[in-house]
Amino acid sequence: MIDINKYLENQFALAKQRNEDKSRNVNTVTNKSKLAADSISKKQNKNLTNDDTKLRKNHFVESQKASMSKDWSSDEHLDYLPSSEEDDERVQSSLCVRSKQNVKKIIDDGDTKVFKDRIANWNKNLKAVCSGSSDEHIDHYTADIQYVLNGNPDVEDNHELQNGLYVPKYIWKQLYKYQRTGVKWLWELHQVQSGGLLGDEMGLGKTVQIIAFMAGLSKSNSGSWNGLGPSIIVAPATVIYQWVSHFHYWCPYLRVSVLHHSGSHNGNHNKLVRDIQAAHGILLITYAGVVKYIKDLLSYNWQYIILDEGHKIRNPDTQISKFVKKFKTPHKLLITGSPMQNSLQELWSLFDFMRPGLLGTYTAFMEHFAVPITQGGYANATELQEATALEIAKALKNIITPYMLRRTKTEVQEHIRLPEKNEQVLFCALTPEQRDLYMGYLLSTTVRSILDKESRFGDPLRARVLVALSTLRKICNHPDLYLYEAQEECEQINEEVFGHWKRSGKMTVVQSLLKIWLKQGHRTLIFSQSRAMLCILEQHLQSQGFKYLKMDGTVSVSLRQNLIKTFNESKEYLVFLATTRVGGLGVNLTGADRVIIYDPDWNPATDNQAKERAWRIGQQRNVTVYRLLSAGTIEEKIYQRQIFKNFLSNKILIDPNQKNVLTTSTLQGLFTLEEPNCEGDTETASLFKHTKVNINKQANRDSEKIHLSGSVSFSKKKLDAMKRMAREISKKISNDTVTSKTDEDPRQRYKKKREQLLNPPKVQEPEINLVDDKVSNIPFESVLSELDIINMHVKENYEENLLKEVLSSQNEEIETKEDKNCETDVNNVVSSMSNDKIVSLQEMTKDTKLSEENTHKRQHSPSPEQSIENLVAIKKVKKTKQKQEKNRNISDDDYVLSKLFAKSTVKNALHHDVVVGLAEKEKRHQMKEEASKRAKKAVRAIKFSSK
Ligand SMILES: Nc1ncnc2c1ncn2[C@@H]1O[C@H](COP(=O)(O)OP(=O)(O)OP(=O)(O)O)[C@@H](O)[C@H]1O
Repeated sequence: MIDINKYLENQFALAKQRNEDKSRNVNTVTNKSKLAADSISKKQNKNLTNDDTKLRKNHFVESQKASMSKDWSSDEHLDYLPSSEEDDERVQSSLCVRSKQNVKKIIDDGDTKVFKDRIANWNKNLKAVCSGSSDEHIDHYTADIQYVLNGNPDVEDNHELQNGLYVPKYIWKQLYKYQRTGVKWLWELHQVQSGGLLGDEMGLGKTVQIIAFMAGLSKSNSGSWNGLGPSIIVAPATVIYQWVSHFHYWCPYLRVSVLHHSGSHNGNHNKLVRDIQAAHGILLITYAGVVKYIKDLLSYNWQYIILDEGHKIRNPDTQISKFVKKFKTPHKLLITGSPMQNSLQELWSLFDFMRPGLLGTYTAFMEHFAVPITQGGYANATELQEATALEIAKALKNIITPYMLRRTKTEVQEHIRLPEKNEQVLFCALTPEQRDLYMGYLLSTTVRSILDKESRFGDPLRARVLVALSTLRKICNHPDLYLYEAQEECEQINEEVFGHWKRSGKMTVVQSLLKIWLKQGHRTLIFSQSRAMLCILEQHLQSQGFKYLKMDGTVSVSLRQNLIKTFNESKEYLVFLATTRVGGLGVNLTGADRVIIYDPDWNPATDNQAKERAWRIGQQRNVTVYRLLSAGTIEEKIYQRQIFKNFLSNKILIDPNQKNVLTTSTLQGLFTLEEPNCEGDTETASLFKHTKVNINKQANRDSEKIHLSGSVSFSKKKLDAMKRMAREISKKISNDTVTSKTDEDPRQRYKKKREQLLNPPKVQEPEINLVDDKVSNIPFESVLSELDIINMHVKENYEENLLKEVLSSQNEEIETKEDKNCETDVNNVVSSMSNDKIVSLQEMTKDTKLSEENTHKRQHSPSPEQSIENLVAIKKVKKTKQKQEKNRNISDDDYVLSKLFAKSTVKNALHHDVVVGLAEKEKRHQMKEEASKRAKKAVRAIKFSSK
């Protein structure tokens, strides 16, 4: 065991030295942050009643009434998300500088003349190609015209499915095999008069399957509508015109009109609805539109009602959920790539729309399904709870399976052949200013009033928590988002300093990434939750001369589709900036092959949706996704919460056997700033250590050393108490290690140990009470550093013990194999490299180490540009250019990461897919596929041999 006394003394000496250095230049910032915190606290306390009223008005509080499992982390409430409604075309924020974006509109068939002209034009073009005229005159290409041009004369032919669905051959032939299965499934549901949920993963062509099916119906003449009847498709505003252009391409003869103020109809919505009814056409409408026109819509009969991104009705208590359930037709389809996002009640709400009664009443479902399954998912669940959850999850999966079709990209990879995707979570260091502001706010009266049980403010705690969390998130994004709020209205913004990238840890990372990617020829999507943050990023892109396009709630709905088209087609644009809610849903942005998710959403599906914009059918290049998190902050907690929610949805939708991963988190835990442990790992990185990206360890270690030296000095009394505690904990852990060598199930041992080590017995923890004035007088940093040192010792043994026990002494062979697979998966970044690449990496490590030393010598004038440009490793990376695309991508990504680690802007990186357990699943799936292929081959071989 390490000599603890010696260790602590070293730490204290280092801490003291750094504190002295720091105190010279930090005081001004600290005062500033204190002032800001005070000012914001005052404002927030004053506005709290108003905020609360606002919060009560919106559906977050509405949902609270009915939601047993809905928690404070619902994604629908934060005022930090100004663009959460994609229909919202608000006035630009005063912070925004908008560059001109010249884009054209897509025209729908709302205006009868426009529709007739389009049809006439299409007929003319089709005739021209069918008669073999030159294609010079073709001004609009549709799927049928393309089909003829590809040498197929049978454009009028149909593919007949059993019981009379006639899908035009030119569509059928272009569908992937799994898409044909999808069309057949839709037809089966149609025949039994049932609704269904098409839940294929994002980007697998759900839209195309629906259009193919509707085209089929329109060619058939069965049923009460004699083929296709008038139908409604409800979609988020951003994708409304994507539907129009898809319909016009695949099924040009159908009349497709948009009921929205951006549509081409002449303003009389009743006439538009009547026209669509008469033409047996498609009415496209937004969710907000349904609420607005519900009375008129319900006064007609519709054959189909289809909800695109149907998870919008996941909260059964919202007005929109109630309204869409009023349509009388049995043909209700729901399309979504994220069927379950936060909790099981959402699944109930979706089924209540398209298959009412299947999952019983809401109360019965919550009691008998949702609660036991959720309980079994927590790390502190008993064995019985776990087993019960498993059985109930299996039963639920069986009930919903016939009405839900979901294929993942892995499952259909052999058909679509998507390029590789590498997805990582980067833990970015806060800048000193952000750190100060963060801590200042943690000590503010707003946070105190939350943590103080006897606060005079009393209820509503939820509103208070939301406001505080949203403020912390602003600080993580950029100090100015927070400081701006603290300013008095008359104060002028200093535009030169405002939003400067060097003042935000995550923006520093973005700056480095963009510079490198520009050189490597990549194009990037950047998503942020907040429009204000998007403006800061926009200002930054302008100042750096990057060409970009931007899409948020302020961009007119009718322009969005062409904005997307422009980005996909014009390589001159390096960056596409979008709010996660507006640009992250349903659209195709395959022009980019790099994605940055700047800030995490409480809801994992929102972030997943966003990243899938680039990695989908049509993507030709390998895709890299970086999710940025500010290390140790609320953003890490949000990410952990995402993982739990992912786990929950996978348990139902994919694999009921999925293991549980997280403990529940406390309120106090949200309002802390975690320091990295002795290995430089943030909380999440140490929880999911096996998923760490293993690159440039040396550079990483160096940055840890620097970071650890940031601890501070303690009083003699505290020091003694800490030594005592550390000794006791170490003793306890070694005792546990001895006693654990029994016949007990290793998984149980793992669980117990994890619990014990992550949550050491309460009595041994120093009491950290943010509300207690006495404690608050100690610099906040000191308080956290004490905890940190204890954690360091705890986690050191923790990792060792876990690795020893779980990886080497596992009796169950399968488990061991799975763990190994997982390890291999994670480490393949390094191990799959060819020899010269390893050399190149080693050199990179050397170089980055050197560069880091230089940087520290230069101290206050670090020049990231220089440290990147002077590296030999760039040449090495270029050398590997002729190698396979896959290897090049890995090499590119490694190179990028090594730069970020070298500059200490990134503390850790995790493989996201491995964290959520998907990579492991993918591997198993591939193994299964391979095994069944071999089995088939074996059977064929036997048959052949007997002939
Ligand atoms: N069979 C096909 N042939 C050619 N292109 C296709 C085919 N199927 C899908 N695509 C293209 O793939 C892209 C993704 O399709 P689509 O938008 O329908 O996916 P989605 O599953 O609805 O995605 P999301 O869930 O993100 O909305 C589109 O550009 C679409 O044109």
